Amino acid sequence: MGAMSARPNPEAAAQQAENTAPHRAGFACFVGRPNAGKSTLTNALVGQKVAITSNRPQTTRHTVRGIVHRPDAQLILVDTPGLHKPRTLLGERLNDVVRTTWAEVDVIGFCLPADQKLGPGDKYIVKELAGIKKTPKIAIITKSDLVESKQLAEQLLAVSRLGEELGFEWAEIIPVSAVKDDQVGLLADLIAPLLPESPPLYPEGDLTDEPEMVMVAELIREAALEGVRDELPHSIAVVVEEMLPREDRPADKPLLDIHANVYIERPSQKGIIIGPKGKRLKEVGTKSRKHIEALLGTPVFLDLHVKVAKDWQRDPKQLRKLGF
Ligand SMILES: Nc1nc2c(ncn2[C@@H]2O[C@H](COP(=O)(O)OP(=O)(O)OP(=O)(O)O)[C@@H](O)[C@H]2O)c(=O)[nH]1
Repeated sequence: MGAMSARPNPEAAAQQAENTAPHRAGFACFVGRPNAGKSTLTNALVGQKVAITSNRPQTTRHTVRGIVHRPDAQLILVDTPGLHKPRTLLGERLNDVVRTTWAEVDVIGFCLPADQKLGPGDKYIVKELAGIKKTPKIAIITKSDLVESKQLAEQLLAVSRLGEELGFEWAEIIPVSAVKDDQVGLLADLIAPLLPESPPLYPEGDLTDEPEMVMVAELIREAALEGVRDELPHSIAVVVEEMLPREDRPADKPLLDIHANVYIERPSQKGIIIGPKGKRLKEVGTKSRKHIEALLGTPVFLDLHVKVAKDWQRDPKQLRKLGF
């Protein structure tokens, strides 16, 4: 002790602490109402675009993981879809996925946007969280850049009270701005000690273990939904049938052939997706191809087909086929 406090060099002390502290590794997930900023926060923590973000709710349907590698800890982020009142079989399945994820992680981060009143949707989620007793829960006030400090303070108080009302205490309460990169590093600092002692679970360099085909499908789905969400909010599913390098290409000019089907529920929706003279579908193809090329780092030929999967949201067999 005496030797430590006499040490004049704080850097060396930090070094020593780093050497003696056990390495930790584990899983965390962010939950919260749609549009709360979960995907953006995941991306900010990981430092690269891995989850799909958009300015509209419920684009994250699949569980996408980002991995934060630090000297002292490895944090694996599981990005879940938003929990919502189920109206269809698909909705119920999604909620099951969410709850299963919650029960399996080491830390849960509840995301509440600073600029939105704490509402019934948030209470519904936190009530569910209160039932998961063993897992530490952090309240994260997102988008702190959008409000003045007074409003931020009120939000911090409101979420703290909600915990009290429901009979549990948040392990931490912290405001962040993923967009302004404010307190994002601190959030990782707070999560790390809550993880179990463990060597790294993934090799360094892995940013995500989401299968590429699922991520590609998500990128296409995101592009296909753009501008038509009000007409087709939950009626689009995308399945990548095949991803193959084109044969007979020179080594320095590779091309990846991707065949994907865009499923809609009713024949009448075909026109909305395809657009006049196929213009819209072409735009969807161009846009998603650019994102896919950025993701995979290789030129892509994208072949898109629109197919009708009648009432797939309500048919368990169709749901399984589409991977739910
Ligand atoms: N100003 C500001 N905007 C943010 C911040 N974080 C997210 N946003 C915006 O909020 C919107 C929703 O963010 P997402 O990360 O897609 O939210 P989400 O919770 O993952 O949404 P779902 O996938 O629908 O559940 C996007 O338009 C983001 O750009 C932030 O820190 N500041």
